[in-house]
Amino acid sequence: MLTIEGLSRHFGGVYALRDVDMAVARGELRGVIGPNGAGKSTLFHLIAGHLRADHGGVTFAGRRLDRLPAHRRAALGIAIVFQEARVFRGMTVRENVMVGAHAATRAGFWTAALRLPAHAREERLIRARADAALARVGLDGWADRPAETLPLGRQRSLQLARALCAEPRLLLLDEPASGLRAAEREALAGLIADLRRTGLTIMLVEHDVGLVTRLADRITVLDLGRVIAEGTPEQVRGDPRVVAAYLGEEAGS
Ligand SMILES: Nc1ncnc2c1ncn2[C@@H]1O[C@H](COP(=O)(O)OP(=O)(O)OP(=O)(O)O)[C@@H](O)[C@H]1O
Repeated sequence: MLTIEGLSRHFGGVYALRDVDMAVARGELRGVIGPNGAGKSTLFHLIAGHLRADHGGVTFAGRRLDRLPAHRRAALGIAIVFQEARVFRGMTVRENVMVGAHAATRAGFWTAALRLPAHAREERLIRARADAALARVGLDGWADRPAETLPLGRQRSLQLARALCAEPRLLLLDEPASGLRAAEREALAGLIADLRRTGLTIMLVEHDVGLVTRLADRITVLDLGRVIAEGTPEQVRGDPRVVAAYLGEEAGS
């Protein structure tokens, strides 16, 4: 489904990502872990097209993405839920989700924002898709509430619904559990597991290694921009290089 070859990106003198190879199978849930600054977010931004690579490339569903801007990659089925993503205040839960679909449609965000007449039919379609996405994350009873009144755990579900509304084939989740309380984390983990069971390919960056270990089929470990280990959660957990990388982080912080 996704093949990454020799992917590199530097900022100034620092390699955020260096010579990364990775292959993610269709329907797989791939965990990506590593200490702070390991390059996890950079990897996601390179896949989604928000950053350009210095070297190497990304192939998605048989297609080279390297020259495609982010919106073309979104149209091909790549959705990203950003770290620290926010809900739009002053909009309902449903409207928040509809923005996700507008971003991926031909008419686009501005046509939607300006409410042009050509947009009316598409609007109904998108509303139906938004409601389906809300149902998928268990927010169907919340559609008409102001988004900012949702508890944080439900706001994360809303961000997931927004991504799902574009009907992606690959979902990139950048630290979806950060800042959540234990019960909210559990609910989110259940939701991600449900999405995986529907056949969606998911990549999950998360500092909560326990959560990744429970959810992922395979885990890739990054450190200082390089892949230092990859395998099943059991294989990765026992890998001395992984233990050393995390011990290094603890000693340094
Ligand atoms: N836009 C940027 N400009 C300069 N340096 C950057 C930029 N983005 C990332 N970096 C650097 O690249 C390296 C990798 O950063 P990245 O955010 O990808 O790591 P990360 O694994 O996601 O970290 P964290 O777990 O702390 O979010 C870090 O050294 C970071 O400071």
